[in-house]
Amino acid sequence: MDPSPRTPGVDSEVGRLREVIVHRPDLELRRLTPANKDELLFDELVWVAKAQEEHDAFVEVLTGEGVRVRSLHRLLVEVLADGAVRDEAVALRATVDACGVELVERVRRHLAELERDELATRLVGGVTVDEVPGAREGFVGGVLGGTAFLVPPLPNAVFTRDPSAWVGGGVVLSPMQRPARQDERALWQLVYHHHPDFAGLAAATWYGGDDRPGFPATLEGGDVLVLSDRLVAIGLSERTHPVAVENLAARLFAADVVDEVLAVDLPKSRGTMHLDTVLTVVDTDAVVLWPRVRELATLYRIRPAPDGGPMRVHRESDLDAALARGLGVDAVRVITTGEDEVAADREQWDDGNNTLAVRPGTVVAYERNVDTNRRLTDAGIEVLEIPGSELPRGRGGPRCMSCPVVRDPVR
Ligand SMILES: NC(=[NH2+])NCCC[C@H](N)C(=O)O
Repeated sequence: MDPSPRTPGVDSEVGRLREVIVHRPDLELRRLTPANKDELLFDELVWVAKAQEEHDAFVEVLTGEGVRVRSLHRLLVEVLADGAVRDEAVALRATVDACGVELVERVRRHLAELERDELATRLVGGVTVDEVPGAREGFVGGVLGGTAFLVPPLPNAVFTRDPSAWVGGGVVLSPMQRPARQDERALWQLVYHHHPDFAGLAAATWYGGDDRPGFPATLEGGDVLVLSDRLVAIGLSERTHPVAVENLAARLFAADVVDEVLAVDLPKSRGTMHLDTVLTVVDTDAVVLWPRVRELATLYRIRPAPDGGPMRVHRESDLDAALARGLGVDAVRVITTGEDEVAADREQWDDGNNTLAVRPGTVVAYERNVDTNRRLTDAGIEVLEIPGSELPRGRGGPRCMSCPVVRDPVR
């Protein structure tokens, strides 16, 4: 028996990281083509073997720090040992809407016959017409052609932060805004509902625990920053809607998880698609920030009403002050991206702000963001650099590629 049973939970961005879930990119990235990459949310095609090497280097850094790194693929393989879970998994990825009435059963049978490891690969990597024997002969397969997807791939699965974000002892499962990512949540649900390591989590699923698509109240984990055990910041981005923030805040207040939600209204653009593309916490009192956020963002402080009436909402203008309050410090140290406006914009685009803290004052960052990393180092932050030539082509850095499940408390 494990002598020290772990308690899943995340109540800061920087407490010593004990356990994290990642996904090593695989078949799903081999599906990208010039024709489909935009819809699949990649800016370029990816050299997959290189991306895997880079991801392996990321995992090695985390393991070297003593973090238990778990793979989404392995967790899926484990839950697929149960025949009923296999059926559920197959049915949720091979749907009548994606395959058509004539093919759906054939696609399901094809998946059901695969061994578990291959099935897990296909659940994320998808299935084409030509991969299902005989599928080309029917109407749908004939019209769409051999390379069309009967099960769409999920190339953004590498960004494990977005479908699943922990707040306190529970989780936010994201009804995601982009069609290309909407099936990711269901795979996480399979793991969280059926894996013994996550038993009891259903009661602490703060958002997205059902299978409603959520529109327009979508919310993505990259927008959720746990500043302290009593305050969570949430981006209002191109992906996260104010209704979602209000509904999540109500749930977090009702369950007494936090006392405040700080909503950060961001420009709605790809470059700032989530709050963690412009801001991450690097120490108990320090953040790395794309400086333009200070002028561009509008802040809303949301708190429960003392008498259980409507929530209290106040606008505020000073981001640094709000962050200091969030982190529970008198003043926040702000390290900005890049040396000047151009460098800041370039390195923000390449995820210079998207760091992952493994403990207070030590972060994982892409080596390409030379200026930002130097500024972090000058400020006394230890930067563990990882290669990032291929991985950033989907616009995501170390924080996006990680779903922390256990962090030590910071104080
Ligand atoms: N937490 C993040 N910033 N995630 C970045 C996700 C990038 C991904 N290609 C998308 O568009 O959804």
